[in-house]
Amino acid sequence: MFTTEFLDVPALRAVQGRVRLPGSKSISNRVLLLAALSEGATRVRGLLDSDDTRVMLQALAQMGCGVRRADGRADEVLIEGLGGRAPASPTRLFLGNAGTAMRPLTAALALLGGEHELSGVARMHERPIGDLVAALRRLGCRIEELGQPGFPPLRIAEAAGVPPLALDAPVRVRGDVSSQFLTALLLALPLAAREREVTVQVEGELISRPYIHITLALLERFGVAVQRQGWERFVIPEGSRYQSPGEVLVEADASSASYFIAAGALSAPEGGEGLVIEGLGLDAVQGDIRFVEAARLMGADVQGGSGWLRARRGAWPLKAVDLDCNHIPDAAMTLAMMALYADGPSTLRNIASWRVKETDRIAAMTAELRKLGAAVEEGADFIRITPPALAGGWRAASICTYDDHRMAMCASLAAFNPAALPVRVQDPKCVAKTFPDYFETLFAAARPARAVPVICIDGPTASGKGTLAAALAARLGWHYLDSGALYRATALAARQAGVALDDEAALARLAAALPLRFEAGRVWLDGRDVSEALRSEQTGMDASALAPLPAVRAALLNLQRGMARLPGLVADGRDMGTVVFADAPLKVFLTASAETRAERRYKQLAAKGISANIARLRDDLQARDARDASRAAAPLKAAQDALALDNSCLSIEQSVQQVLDWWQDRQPF
Ligand SMILES: Nc1ncnc2c1ncn2[C@@H]1O[C@H](COP(=O)(O)OP(=O)(O)O)[C@@H](O)[C@H]1O
Ligand SMILES: Nc1ccn([C@@H]2O[C@H](COP(=O)(O)OP(=O)(O)O)[C@@H](O)[C@H]2O)c(=O)n1
Repeated sequence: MFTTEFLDVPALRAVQGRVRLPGSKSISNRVLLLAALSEGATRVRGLLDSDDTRVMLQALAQMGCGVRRADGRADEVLIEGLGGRAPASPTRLFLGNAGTAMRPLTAALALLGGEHELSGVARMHERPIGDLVAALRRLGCRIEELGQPGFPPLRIAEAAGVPPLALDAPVRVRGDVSSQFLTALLLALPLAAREREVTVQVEGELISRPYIHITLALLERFGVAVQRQGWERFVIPEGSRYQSPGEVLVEADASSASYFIAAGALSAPEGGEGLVIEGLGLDAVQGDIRFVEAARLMGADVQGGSGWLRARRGAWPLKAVDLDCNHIPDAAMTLAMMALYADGPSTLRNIASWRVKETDRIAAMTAELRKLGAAVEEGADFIRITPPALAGGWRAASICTYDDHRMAMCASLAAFNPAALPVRVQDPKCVAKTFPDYFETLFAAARPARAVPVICIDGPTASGKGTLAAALAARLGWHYLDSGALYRATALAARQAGVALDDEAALARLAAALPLRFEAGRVWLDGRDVSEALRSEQTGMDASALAPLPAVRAALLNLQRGMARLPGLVADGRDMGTVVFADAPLKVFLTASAETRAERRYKQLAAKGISANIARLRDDLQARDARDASRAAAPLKAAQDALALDNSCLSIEQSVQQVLDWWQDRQPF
């Protein structure tokens, strides 16, 4: 996951290959709660591992359910259900921004009894729950609103057990604000239907019906067959009891799939085969699978079977649409992004529920699409988007994401713009809600429209290149190449294999097939952790001795260039800017006085408990500088277009900030 302040998504041209998506959020949290209310243990596979499921699991554990993660697997958990037992009480449950946890847990705990406090993040306390609270109160449950009336936080105050419930008349609930109220009641009321039939009556036009469809399908998996009469009445038969089905496989998330279907449709046709999405097919139970129909209306070419979909470009430009999106409220946001590539204005209607989601999504989408160059009109329950006029109408934008995972994922689709402009996504970690590795998944399948951006940091030994480059990579969310490590690893491999440091052909063969792996800040050579051995002074001298050999340098060239992957690379060494990434958009030549560098190296060694002589260190590094600078092949020197940075009197943070400022100066936003 990208935890950086912002993520610059370079302009993208195409997506290809295969992607596997995380489990559906709606199914994951429903299944977890059902498993918790059931008799017996349930193994849940394909579970979404995200903020929303984590708060649900935490709450279930606090309630006294058995919650056990499968060893080393974030997508599998074993739940031991309460099966008629009372929950632990009192509890204080923190539910983040997860509506799919807050609503059903409120209803379930009100019917299970006990004392419980349910709260969330500030935004959760602005998301309505009054209609559900009213329905539960009419039943006889004791619930208090601790903040604003109609909103969490809530307190369920039933220390003496559940009061008698008024079940003779149908349980009434509004269906026109959020279908999650009805889902919450449908999940909870079977707890009260052991000895009598329970009827739920919906008031107002029920929105987001597909989510109710999921709820009913899952209730059936757990042994409760609700009779549906139209979309107004739902009857839970007498004698209903939750029974674990033993194992449940969660479908991949259909709303998450929408971004990849859209990316396939926006993709330059060169890929041919398009993008294959695994774990979800045209037969999915999730309502958002109907996004496929909407995408096809806009011209996308989407094929599929059971458990797979394939998306690629069909009509181009896409066709403008005027659509009622009530049946796909979440995935409809993706249509708003596709509308930027259409042949005229598109209108998405019946989307009032956008206003009460993670943020006011109509307002947010309007503001952000305007930044990209679109003309946007918003109404209480619609949005109309007129795309930017031709490529020249697009603007490079820094997109705000409002702590809304869907705003962040949508923003990335602007990167397919015909002007090949990058897109800045603020606070990319908000995707954690449903798809923590969204950007990684996108980048693995995407082809950039232009060369992947590279920042080069070259300079003499101990000038702080590695420190600076690694810090820059962390701040930008980019990959990091320590090119010196490749020369050092070749030297180490040569010593181990008994190859002389002047045997150019043998060294080149070694370098071309280095069994090297970088992982979590450690370096592995042929399965052995060589991180320490690599950094020794001896290895540095050996590396400097074999580095002048042209065949060795040539053998390492492709390996280094292959490290330039989306979303960007920071590379440090001697010839990053002059040879390896000669077209890089930012090159820095980092220096510090020989005294400063010797002192830094001395401290570095002392920290590792290695004693050294500072004067010797200075002589050694000057000798190494001289050899690196005087060799014929790719000598140590500043590229013509490099910016010089002498950090003798700068702190690490000051150096990092200077280079970030230089990088920002080159950005269009
Ligand atoms: N700007 C700086 N100010 C002070 N110390 C620094 C600075 N940059 C790096 N250092 C320290 O100098 C030492 C050598 O840095 P390193 O990144 O290993 O250099 P290089 O990769 O150029 O050989 C490290 O201990 C590092 O913490
Ligand atoms: N791009 C590079 C990187 C390192 N090297 C060689 O590899 C040696 C070790 O590089 P390094 O970057 O790990 O060295 P330090 O600057 O950390 O001491 C250098 O002295 C160079 O001779 C190179 O020739 N080209």
